[in-house]
Amino acid sequence: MLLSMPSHPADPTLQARLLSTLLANLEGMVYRCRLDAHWTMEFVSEGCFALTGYTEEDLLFNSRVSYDQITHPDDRQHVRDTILEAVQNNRRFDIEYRIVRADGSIRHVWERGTNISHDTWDILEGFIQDVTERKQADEALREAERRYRSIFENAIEGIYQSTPNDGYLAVNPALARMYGYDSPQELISTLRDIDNQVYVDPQRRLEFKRLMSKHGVVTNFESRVHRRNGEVIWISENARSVYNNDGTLLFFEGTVEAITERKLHEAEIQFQATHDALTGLPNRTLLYDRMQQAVLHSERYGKLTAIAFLDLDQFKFINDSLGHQVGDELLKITAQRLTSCLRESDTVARQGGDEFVLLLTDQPNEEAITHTMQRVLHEVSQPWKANDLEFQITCSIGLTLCPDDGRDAETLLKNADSAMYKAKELGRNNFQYFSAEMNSSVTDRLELLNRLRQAITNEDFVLHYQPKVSLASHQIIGAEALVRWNSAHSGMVSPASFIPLAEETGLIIPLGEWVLRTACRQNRAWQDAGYPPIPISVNLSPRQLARGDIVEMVERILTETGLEAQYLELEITESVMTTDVEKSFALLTRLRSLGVKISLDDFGTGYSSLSYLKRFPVDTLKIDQSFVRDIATDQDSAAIVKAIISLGRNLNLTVLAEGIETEDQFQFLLANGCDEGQGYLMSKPVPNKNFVDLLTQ
Ligand SMILES: Nc1nc2c(ncn2[C@@H]2O[C@H](COP(=O)(O)O[C@H]3[C@@H](O)[C@H](n4cnc5c(=O)[nH]c(N)nc54)O[C@@H]3COP(=O)(O)O)[C@@H](O)[C@H]2O)c(=O)[nH]1
Repeated sequence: MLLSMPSHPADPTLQARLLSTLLANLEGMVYRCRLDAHWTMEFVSEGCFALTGYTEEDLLFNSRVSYDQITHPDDRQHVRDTILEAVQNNRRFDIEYRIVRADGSIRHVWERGTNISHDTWDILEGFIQDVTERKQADEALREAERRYRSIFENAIEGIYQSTPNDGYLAVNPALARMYGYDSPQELISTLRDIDNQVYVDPQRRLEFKRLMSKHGVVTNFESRVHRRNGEVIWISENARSVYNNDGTLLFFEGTVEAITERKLHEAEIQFQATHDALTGLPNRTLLYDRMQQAVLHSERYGKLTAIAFLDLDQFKFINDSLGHQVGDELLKITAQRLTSCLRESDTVARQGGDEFVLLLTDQPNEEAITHTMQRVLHEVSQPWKANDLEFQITCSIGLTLCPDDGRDAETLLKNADSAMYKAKELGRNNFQYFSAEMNSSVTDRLELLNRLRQAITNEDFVLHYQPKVSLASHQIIGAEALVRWNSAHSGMVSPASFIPLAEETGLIIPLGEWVLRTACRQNRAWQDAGYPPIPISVNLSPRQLARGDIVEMVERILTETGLEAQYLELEITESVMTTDVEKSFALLTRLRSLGVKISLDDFGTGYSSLSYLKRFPVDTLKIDQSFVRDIATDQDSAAIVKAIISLGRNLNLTVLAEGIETEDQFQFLLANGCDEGQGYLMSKPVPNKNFVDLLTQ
């Protein structure tokens, strides 16, 4: 700038003016002082006042104050030592220290000077500048650095700088700990290949780098990484790319949060949302999902998928009579058995209650499915133990095939459900493939259920009575009450077509009570009319027995109708006895103590243990009609009938054969010592008015 001035720079006037301008405008003070105890000032520039708060006159020759006094007392010695040392070594000095201004405020100054030889004194010349702002800025910067370092060192989250190829540039202790290293240095020196050493799935690292190069940033990027000891943990990263001025990538920097616990928790919640709590099997939600995938797979690759809808036979009875704990145990065992029958790639799901669904994918043909279903039936029907007792349960299965029977989960399940009902109708413990006609039978069933409900409300039922006779004397010694539905829609409906439905739906409870009351009332009416007193038999369904209040109900009805207990016989099926022996024993004992008789119906078809039978409070064994039907033609049936008669004798029980239709059967039974009989040969079940005719004969 000086060179561009128009006047010659050597001009002394110009030089003096320039110097004066310079001195006046300098931010700081130019000085000349003696090297004495006061730093006696011989010259100070105009900046003196701005720097110290003292005027030039105040300071020159220590007239009001010396520069030594202005120097902060704590820094005086240091200033002196530094300057003297520089002077001795003939060097320039350069020093920072504090001064106390006229107003008492403390400022940081920077001084640079040099020793000028003089005849009388050593003279110093130099420049002093207020650097308080810069010092404060430096201090603030240092403080910020300290703070950031502390955050970096003490953060709970991992913090890192890394490059796409060279590993980590810097990591904090938290990241080292997270990854299982003793120190950041150890981590940095060990993990030189992040792609392969850190990420469990290398694709995830590629995705990280792809996002970084596309967006320059990733947020909540979740991955699984290896710890030093091989353990795998989940992390979530937030990171950004850092570039230099010409846009070259310098490094990535980011934070890492360990989220394994959260992931496990999420997985747990996800599991609970998609699995059944009792059995641990996939629930309906997951099943639908898998079914949808299976349908797509079937359609795309032309593969056969089978859906099996499985319902446990008589589960409700077991649950009601043995208690929910045993019921739950049975469901768990069933879940395990079903799983053991299928491949890993198949699905066993619990649909709810005692219903399970099996999803079999990639089936080669129907034969393979049939084979699997046979195994399922076999496995489910294996005996199991609860409360030290052995039980057995079977199941009914409906099957649909995709794509033949449906191309969506709902249709396939609905059709499998229809097929399952068909399996139930066909006597349970079997499986049925869906056919189009089955849907109409489901609709029929629903319609029947509605009408049955209505009939129970309206009491649209009548009882027919079938005589029981003494085989030796041909005398009527009792009667069995059998219900008929007098339907306006279909005429007289056989119980075979509505009792199973009533049992399944619980309608048997009100219906059974009506039958018991009507039968007792009728028997009392016969006695009141002067007919010889006989016991009347009433069938009790397992569902009624499981209710728990059956004894009270029988007692109440006997009181209501005025029938003496000895004229009521309750027929229970053999299966009741085998389900929960102790409970059945207690129940029958209480019923027996009322004075009513107990008869074991359909005897020979169940699995009664003979030792139980001996203890049981039973009066009569009713030989099932399936054996009686074949006694003349089938040696096995004849042998069974003989064995039952002999068993009854030995246990002091009355033996009655049901379903006697021919004279041959009658004679066989008589000859083999059977006490009583019942069957079309003597009479079909008949309405009351016909039955009294039989009584008078
Ligand atoms: N829980 C209740 N169950 C009941 C009640 N009423 C009937 N039932 C049960 O329904 C099933 C069918 O009964 P039904 O059509 O009345 O058949 C009974 C007889 O008619 C029939 N029987 C009698 N003798 C012969 C014969 O010589 N041949 C032949 N083919 N059938 C004959 O047997 C049925 C009686 O069976 P059972 O009860 O085992 O003695 C049936 O299971 C009834 O139990 C009811 O009120 N409650």
